[in-house]
Amino acid sequence: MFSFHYVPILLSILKACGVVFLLLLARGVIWLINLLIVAPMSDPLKNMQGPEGSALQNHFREVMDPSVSPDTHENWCKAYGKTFRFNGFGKHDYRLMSLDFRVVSHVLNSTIYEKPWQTRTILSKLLGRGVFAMEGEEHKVLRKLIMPAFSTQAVKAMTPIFFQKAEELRDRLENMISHPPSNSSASLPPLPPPPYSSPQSLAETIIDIAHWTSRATFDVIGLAGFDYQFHSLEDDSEEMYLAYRNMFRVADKGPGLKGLLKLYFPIIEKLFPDESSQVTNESLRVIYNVGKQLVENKKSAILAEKACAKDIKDKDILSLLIKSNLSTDSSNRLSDADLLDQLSTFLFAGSDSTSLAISWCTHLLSLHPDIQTRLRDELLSLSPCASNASTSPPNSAHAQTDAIDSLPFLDAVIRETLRLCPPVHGTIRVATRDDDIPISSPILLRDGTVIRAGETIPIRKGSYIHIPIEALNFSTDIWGYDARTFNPERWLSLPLQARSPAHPGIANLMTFSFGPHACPGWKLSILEAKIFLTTLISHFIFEPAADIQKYNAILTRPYVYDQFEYGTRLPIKIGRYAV
Ligand code: HEM
Repeated sequence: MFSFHYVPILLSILKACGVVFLLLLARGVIWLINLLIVAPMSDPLKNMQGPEGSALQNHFREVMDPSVSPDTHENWCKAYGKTFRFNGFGKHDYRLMSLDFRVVSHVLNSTIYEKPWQTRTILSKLLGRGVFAMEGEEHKVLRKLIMPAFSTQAVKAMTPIFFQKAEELRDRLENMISHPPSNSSASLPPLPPPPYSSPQSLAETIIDIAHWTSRATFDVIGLAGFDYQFHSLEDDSEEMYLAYRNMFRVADKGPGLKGLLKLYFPIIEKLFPDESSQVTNESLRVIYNVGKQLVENKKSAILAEKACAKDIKDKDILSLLIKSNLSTDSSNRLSDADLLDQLSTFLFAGSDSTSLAISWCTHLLSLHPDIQTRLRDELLSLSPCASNASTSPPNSAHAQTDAIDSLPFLDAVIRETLRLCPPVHGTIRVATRDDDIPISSPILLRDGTVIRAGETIPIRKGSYIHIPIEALNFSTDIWGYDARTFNPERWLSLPLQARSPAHPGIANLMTFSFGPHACPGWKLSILEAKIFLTTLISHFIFEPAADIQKYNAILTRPYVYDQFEYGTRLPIKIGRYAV
């Protein structure tokens, strides 16, 4: 029964709620005013030159979409100099971008700059809290732990696996040429014609090369990194591979507005789970279950070795991680959960980007038949067993690896591909405190002040800095007037500005970044790509089958022009090479 005695209590509660609401509202308004008006007014980046935009206009597409980003970067550099600002989520969100190596080196090498929490959260959701998502001391400890798995010697020891999987891929493609897949593309629209087609086509079978290299490199990292056979090249339904592909099919569509809101308010995901979170969760369940099994098996094997008082000799990534998992030194010990997160990270990092490098390379070679022929001539000058090294005795396989590794034109073709089609389009850092960044290329500020070479620009804590990997690879100052052209020849007499110390990038490229977060897998990728291309180019001819475009989601992947909804694909014509 309602009693009127409660009315004053209810009124007081309502009043208190009203006050709390008003206080929260006032706080929200003050926060917004600070974010949109006060903070930008005192941001040192305000005085830098850069493109204009309306209050809520961002420049993300101009900066990150590979169909427009090369022009954007070139035009902005011409208009504002090598270091400028652009709009993040609106006019209030000034971000710094630079093509000045002094700036880039300062940012990538200094501990003041970290990967933003947003990037780390997105990566952690897909891959767990692996080395990608770590900063500070824990990152340093883990890097030290894994680096022996990427030494020149360790990578060379992996080459029998590269040969084995390259030959399996070759046989699979051979099989498809002999028995072309009948109606695998029946549900797909016709392919838009490529910009170039051969007058006398020698290759007739159309296959999605990106699909097959992706399976092959997944198998490679399974064996080389974890001593585990996924068999995804032979088994179309391999569950771990499919789980990865499904997860990235969803992630490649980009976060969208809901994804961004979920990032800032994770509760939304719990209250309104959508298809993307269901696919991701299901994929993660499979990856973790298989990963757990893999770790348990390896751990038992290592414990058995230890019981026989043997030292753990294996230098594959998983053995090194398990060694640390079993360590008695608590500062070096990885928990079981951490170990699984690392495993997931390396499966992704180790397979997808290398697969893209190989796929982009076949694509570029298909568009440049003269370069393809020159490369094939160089490869065929090797002894015939170079492309059958997996069945050769170990010493001769190592000799073949050395022979392949020292082929100048092959090296040039791969580096040129990595320069023109960097799988990672750009990276981003946030300043964790106020700083002054030295520059080497002068800048004119909006108020007319000139900052000269050797002087610094101030940057405020919390500012974002975009490192445009692709733009640095396309810079005409470094690579000359034909920087956007596929010209492997340039690597045979590298311009001075592209050589160390003028160019600080690993392998004279920005593709693998540099500094404490640089890619540890670069040697592995380059050698793996060389062995795959040796095997493929000496057996097949590649011709273009469709108009292929780049799309940058987490990595820069190939898509058929205007057919983005059908997912990443690189259909290519393939035929047997007849001597
Ligand atoms: C063509 C092949 C590859 C490319 C282009 C590439 C590119 C990159 C880039 C640009 C970064 C730095 C990202 C950033 O700072 O935001 C990176 C980091 C990383 N890469 Fe690679 N990568 C390749 C292959 C590999 C391979 C084969 C592995 C391992 C087997 C690997 C493992 C990693 C890891 C673990 C990191 C994080 C390092 C850290 O944060 O300390 N990558 N990679």
